[in-house]
Amino acid sequence: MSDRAAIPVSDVVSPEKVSTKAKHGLKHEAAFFYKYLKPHAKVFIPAMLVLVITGGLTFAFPEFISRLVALALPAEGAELENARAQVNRYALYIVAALGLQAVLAFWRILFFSKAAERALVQVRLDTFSRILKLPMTVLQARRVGELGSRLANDVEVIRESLVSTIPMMIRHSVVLVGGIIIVLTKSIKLSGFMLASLPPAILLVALFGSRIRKVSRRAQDELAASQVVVDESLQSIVSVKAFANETYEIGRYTGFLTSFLKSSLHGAKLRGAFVAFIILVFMSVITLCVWFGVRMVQSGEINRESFIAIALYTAFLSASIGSMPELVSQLQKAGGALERVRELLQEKEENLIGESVKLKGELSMRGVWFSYPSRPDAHVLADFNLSAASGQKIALVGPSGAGKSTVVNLLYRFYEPDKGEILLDGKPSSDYPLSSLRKNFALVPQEVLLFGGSIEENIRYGRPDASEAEIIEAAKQANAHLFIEKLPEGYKTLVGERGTQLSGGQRQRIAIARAILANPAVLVLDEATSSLDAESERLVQEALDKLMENRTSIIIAHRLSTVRRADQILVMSGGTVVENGTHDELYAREHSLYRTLAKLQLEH
Ligand SMILES: Nc1ncnc2c1ncn2[C@@H]1O[C@H](COP(=O)(O)OP(=O)(O)OP(=O)(O)O)[C@@H](O)[C@H]1O
Repeated sequence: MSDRAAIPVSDVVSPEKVSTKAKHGLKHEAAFFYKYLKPHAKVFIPAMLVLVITGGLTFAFPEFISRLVALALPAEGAELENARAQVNRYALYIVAALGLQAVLAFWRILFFSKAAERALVQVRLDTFSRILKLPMTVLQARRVGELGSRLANDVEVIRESLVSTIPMMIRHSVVLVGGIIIVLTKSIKLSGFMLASLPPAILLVALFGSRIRKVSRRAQDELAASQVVVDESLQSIVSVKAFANETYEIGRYTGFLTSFLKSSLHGAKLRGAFVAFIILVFMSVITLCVWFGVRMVQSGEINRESFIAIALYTAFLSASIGSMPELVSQLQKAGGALERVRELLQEKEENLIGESVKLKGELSMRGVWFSYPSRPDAHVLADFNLSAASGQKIALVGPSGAGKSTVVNLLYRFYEPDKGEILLDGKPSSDYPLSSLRKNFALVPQEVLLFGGSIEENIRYGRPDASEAEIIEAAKQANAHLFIEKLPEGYKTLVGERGTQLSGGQRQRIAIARAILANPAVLVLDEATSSLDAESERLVQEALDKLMENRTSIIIAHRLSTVRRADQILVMSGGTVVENGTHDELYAREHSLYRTLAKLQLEH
């Protein structure tokens, strides 16, 4: 078992099998936004008000321009004088309205962003903490890249809709509703003619929209799947290169991208048809309205000023209508993203709350049967038994796939057994709160992956409230102090992906220091299969000996030296214990599997 074994990226089942589909629909989406925006009502409500006002102010333009333009028509004498004064007045009105609109637009954007960005930070936080708290079964069923994509892509799409699409939509809706009312007051006949052409078009918009929503969701899913290939190959870049499998990985990526492209282009075709339809229908409506209006002016049914106003309003209204489809399709895209995020947020998380307990480290597993949820008919453990008194060293040995790591997975309660009992200090392990149970365990994995950060932070991971002196003490006991001190920046040296690269033995000693700091009742040690050089091996072994003192240790053992010193050796095969005893006892048995395994090791 390694660090990675906690969240394997391969070997998965389809997410549909475990996902609790979030109910979708406007009501649920509104409830989601309400929940996250409510704490920011103080900025969000003013932002909405300002938005409606700026929407309304848009009308100042067609209103005053139409009056201004009408003043260009021939006039004489006092009428001309009056017209001159009015020209200045209307021009000033327009400038004032535009000025006000500019100021308000600034505040609107600021307020909206404040509310939306803050709400979205909360959504990101909730999503991330939900992902971390998901039970292992769910985490395994979903690929890591897919979960990451929810956080990266889906939340971003929601953000975009909240800070830009929704405000634009509200603004255009205000323009539409207000514009229609004003136009109706100017001439029922002319505007009625125009409005009669709108509702059928709107119906088609809705029909088109729901189809686009489906296709865009499929494209997003395929993009997330392709991201998994990128994540997996980068995580295992050494293997990819070592096997010269670059072309193979590129091929896999190409496969996913091709299907993404197909869906995406299918979506683009639909969107294109959608936009083409909008252009054709609405442009024709405008032309028809102008034609109809001019004829009305010619027959004296309305005056020129009203006609100019209606024409300008019509231009504004059609601009709003024209931008609606794009906004609707963006919103639908956001709807898909929102659905996926909500689906994740509804997933049941592990209950980590509970009082902390300090265990003595007595372990017992009785008649345990287990199969992984992804392969329910393959028994990985079959009538497995283990019994360790507090402070004992138990070595698990056996061929690969025998079920050694699975035993550890069950002790940690990453999974629940199908049958049988697991007792800790004589009580069923399910009686303990998960987090306090796990705090009583510390894991030194085979392949230690350090977190990006300093060495000090990496050791502190064992116990976040440890003091600097305690960290140094733990490092000393883990035989790590000397090499850390020699590094140019000592404990502050950055490690992990972007930091200094440490050797396998050094990383192991850091993991040991981490475990020493955690001071657990039970130590789980997955010995490295790759051998270290003699000096490094000695340092690691010494550190481990100190760590194992006075605590129960479960060791997935590969080295004979460790096995020899174990109080009990459980030889596993096919998910059960086939031999049990000390080294001497088992080695003495002529045909024991242990003897064969031990001999094999000695020969190397
Ligand atoms: N998450 C999983 N889902 C389904 N099957 C799994 C999972 N993890 C392990 N298995 C299967 O369970 C069996 C036991 O695996 P386990 O990792 O416990 O063996 P192991 O003895 O630790 O092997 P190794 O020494 O190679 O690490 C194997 O057949 C493996 O394929």
